[in-house]
Amino acid sequence: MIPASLREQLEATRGQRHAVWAGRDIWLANEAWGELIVSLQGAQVLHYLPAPETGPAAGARPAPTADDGWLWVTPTPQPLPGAIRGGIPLCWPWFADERFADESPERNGPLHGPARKADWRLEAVDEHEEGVELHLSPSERLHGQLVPRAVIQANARRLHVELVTEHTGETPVKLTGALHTYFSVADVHACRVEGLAGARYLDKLDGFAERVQQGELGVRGALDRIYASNQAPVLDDGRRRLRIAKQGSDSTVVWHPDTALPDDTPAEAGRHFLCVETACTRIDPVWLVPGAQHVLGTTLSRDEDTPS
Ligand SMILES: O=P(O)(O)OC[C@H]1O[C@@H](O)[C@H](O)[C@@H](O)[C@@H]1O
Repeated sequence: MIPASLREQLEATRGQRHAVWAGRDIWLANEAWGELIVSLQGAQVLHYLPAPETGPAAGARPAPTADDGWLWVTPTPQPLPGAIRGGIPLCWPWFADERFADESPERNGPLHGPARKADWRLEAVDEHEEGVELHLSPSERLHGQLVPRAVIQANARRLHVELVTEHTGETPVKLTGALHTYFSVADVHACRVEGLAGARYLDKLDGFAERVQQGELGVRGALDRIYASNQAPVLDDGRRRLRIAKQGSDSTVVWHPDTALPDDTPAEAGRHFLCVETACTRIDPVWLVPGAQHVLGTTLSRDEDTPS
């Protein structure tokens, strides 16, 4: 679900174009394979909606409506230089407040790191009949030793986002981060996240107490958990099942604040998202050595696309 003002920009797009929304430069595609919007602030995917499926299997499911995008964006984003809440923010080079996890002078910035607020450059758009591939890099250096870049691929079957980190410095660096995906859901209290049963997790709402997930996760109230899991979870909101495949990630974060919503999120809109994040956190930090690279990736697809 995206704000009406963003939907209007999309309706005015045939093919691809640049525009401005909420003070940010955005890039839009409205193509035969589907729709994609990326904000150049943070290299943040704001919207993805694949073209409706055709063929016999498609008939069994309701046709998507204009509101059926897979990602959610708040209708009232905070002004610049704040980050947009929604889509897939890139948390880099640390997740949450892990800037306190060591004493490096590089770790004195904002929650979830500076990347999501920074300006990124769209360096290449590789367009082909079946979809598109975008390459983005930050306009300014964000870390003394680490250099990130983002690759976004979209087609009629999946959205793939990759955050690549290259170590160009001299000493090992601890890296955490997240693809902080805000999924659009019919009602957060009717969501199930499958694939975490039996996984160990840290409960941030209870002082990071360690627990084990009993059965599949049904979302009923506030939750903020870091699961130790490298499995692809499936998010089922009752109308759609999305598979969240991951690369280079042994943590899955599930977050929703229930009624304690942030200031930039109206109550009605706040019922319609759930964050399921592909992450590297305090339980699986990456120690990058000089010359090495790390890829944090996620691939979103309809669960039916994937053989069981
Ligand atoms: O409001 P922000 O900075 O985008 O963070 C949102 C949430 O992000 C989640 O990833 C964290 O686990 C939460 O603790 C945090 O509140």
